[in-house]
Amino acid sequence: FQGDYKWKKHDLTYRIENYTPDMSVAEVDDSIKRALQLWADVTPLRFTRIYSGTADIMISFSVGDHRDGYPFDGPNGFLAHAFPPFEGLGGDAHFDDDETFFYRSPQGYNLFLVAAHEFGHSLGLEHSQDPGALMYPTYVYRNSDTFVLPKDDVDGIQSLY
Ligand SMILES: COc1ccc(S(=O)(=O)[C@H](CC(=O)O)C(F)F)cc1
Ligand SMILES: [Zn+2]
Ligand SMILES: [Zn+2]
Repeated sequence: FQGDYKWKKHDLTYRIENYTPDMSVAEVDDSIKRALQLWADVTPLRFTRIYSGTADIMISFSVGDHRDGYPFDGPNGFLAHAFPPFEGLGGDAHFDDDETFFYRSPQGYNLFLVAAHEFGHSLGLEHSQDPGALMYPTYVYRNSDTFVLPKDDVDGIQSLY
C-alpha cells in the first residue's frame, strides 16, 4: 500500500478489536503497547487506547479473506498488513491468525516485532532497503527484550513527524 501519507495530528488512538489464541490477552496488550511505544519514543506522537468506537489504528486478527481486498494466505507468506494514514481503513493493522505469534520468544513470529513493523506502515513509512532496518520487507527475528529501533527507522519516522 503505497502513498505519501502522514497523520495530521500527533495524538492518535488505537483499539484492539479481537485477540489471537496464541498468547494471553495481557501478552497481546503488552506486545501492541511496546510496539507503539517504539515509535512514540522518537516522535511527538502519542497513542491512547480506546475500547469502543473507531480508533485511528484499529487492530485485529483474522484469517483468509477478511473483506478489505487483501486476503490472508494461511500459514507463512503474508503475516500481517497495515494501511497508510488515509481516511477510514488508513492506519489499521491486520494480523494473519493462521500464523503462530509468540511473546518474547526466539522462534516463530514475534508479535511485538511484526506489530512494530506494521505500525511503521500505519504511520506512513514504506519499506527500507537497509537489511538492518525494522522496515525491511522480510521478517527477521531479533531479541525483542533488547530491541532498539534501528537508526534507519528513526531517521525515516523523524522525516515524517
Ligand atoms: C518485521 O515485520 C514484518 C515483516 C514482514 C511482514 S510480511 O511478510 O507480512 C509483509 C507485510 C508487510 O510488509 O507489512 C508481506 F508483504 F506480507 C510483516 C511484518
Ligand atoms: Zn486486512
Ligand atoms: Zn512491511
